[in-house]
Amino acid sequence: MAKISLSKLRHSYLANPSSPDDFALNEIDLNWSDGGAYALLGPSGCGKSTLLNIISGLLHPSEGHILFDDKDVTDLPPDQRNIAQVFQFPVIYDTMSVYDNLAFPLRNRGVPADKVDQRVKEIAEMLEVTEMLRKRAAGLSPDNKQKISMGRGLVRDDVNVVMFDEPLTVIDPHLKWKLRSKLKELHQKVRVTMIYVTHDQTEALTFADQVVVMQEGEVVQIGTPVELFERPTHTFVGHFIGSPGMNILPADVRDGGAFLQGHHVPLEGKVTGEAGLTQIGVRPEFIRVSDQGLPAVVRKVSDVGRHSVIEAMIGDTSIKAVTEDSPPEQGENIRLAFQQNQTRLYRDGWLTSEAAT
Ligand SMILES: Nc1ncnc2c1ncn2[C@@H]1O[C@H](COP(=O)(O)OP(=O)(O)OP(=O)(O)O)[C@@H](O)[C@H]1O
Repeated sequence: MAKISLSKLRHSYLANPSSPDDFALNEIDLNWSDGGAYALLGPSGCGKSTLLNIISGLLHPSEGHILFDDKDVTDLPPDQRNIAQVFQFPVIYDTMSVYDNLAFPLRNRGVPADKVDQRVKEIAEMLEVTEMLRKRAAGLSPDNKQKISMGRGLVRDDVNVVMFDEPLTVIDPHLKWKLRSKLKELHQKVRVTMIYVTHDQTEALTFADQVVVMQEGEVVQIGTPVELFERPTHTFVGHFIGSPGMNILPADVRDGGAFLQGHHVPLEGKVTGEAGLTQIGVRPEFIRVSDQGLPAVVRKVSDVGRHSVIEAMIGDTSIKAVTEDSPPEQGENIRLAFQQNQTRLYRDGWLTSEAAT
C-alpha cells in the first residue's frame, strides 16, 4: 500500500504542444493517503484514462512527477510499480478454475502454497464465491467473472494501489448496486489504496471517501461526496452531481446583492471578486414551495417515486425544485423559497460567495 502524490502533471498527445488546449491533462496536483478509497469522476474525454495510464506507467507524462510513498516512479515501467488493475471487461483465464484464477497473481510471484491457499480462501469468502472455487471460469456469468477479476486485483496484499477502470460496465443494471456495495465493503476490509475511475456519479459517490471531479483535462474539485453535493466549487460539479443537478441561474449582482429576474435572492454569505459572468447556484433539494419567495409558474411535475420534481418558470428562467409533499398542478402560480445557507454565487463558473458562518 502506498501514499500517492501527483506533482504538476501535464500531458499532451502532441509532439509540440503550444497552448493549454493541446493538453489532455492540465497541471494536476494531488495527494492521496495510504489506504484511502478515491474516485476519478468526469464525462467521457475529460482525461481519466490518460491519468490512470500515467499512474500505472503505460504512459509517460509530458511534465511532472508521480510519487509512491515519496519515491519518484515517473520513469519506472508498469511492472516495477507494483499495481493491480481491474478493467472494464473481466480478465480471467476461462480454462482455469476460479481457485487457480485467484491464485495466479500470487503463484506468479512465488508465494508459498500454504499462503496462497489461505489468501485465496480469504478473498473468496469476502467476494462470496467460495462455492465456485472448483468451477471452471468459462461457465460463470459475466458478473461472477468480473467478481473474480476483482478478486485477482485484490488477492495480493503487497500492491501499492489497486486501480479500477469502469469495472461495472458489463454488469447488469440490477446487479450493479450489489457489486458496488461489495467493493466498498472490500475496501473497508483490505484497506489498500484504491482508485476507481468512472463517469457514473453513483458509482463514484458510493465507493470513494474522496472524489476527484475532472473536466476537460482539469481537476475542478476534490472532495467528499457530501462536500461535492453541498458546496460545489464549480458550476460543472453542481450540475454534474445530483439528480437533477444544481440549478444554475442567471444573476445580476449590484450593491453586494444578487438578483434573479429582478428579485433579490439572499445568498449564503458575502460576495467576493468582481466582474465576469455571475450565476446563482441552488440545488433543487434546497428550494421549497412556500407562501413567501420568488413568484413562479409550474410548467411540469414529474413523479419520480419518493419525491416529485417540479419544473417552473421564474420570468423566462427555468428552475427545478424537489418536493416530498403533494406537488402543485401544472400551470399553477406558486412561490419558491431558496434555503439561504445553500444558495451560492458563481463567477465565471467558480464559487464566489463566502460560506455561511
Ligand atoms: N492515444 C491518444 N492520442 C491522441 N489523443 C488522445 C489519445 N487518448 C486520448 N486522447 C485525447 O485525450 C483526451 C482525454 O482522453 P481520455 O481517454 O483520457 O478521457 P476519458 O475521460 O478517459 O474518456 P473515456 O471515458 O471516454 O475513456 C481526449 O480529448 C482524447 O480525445
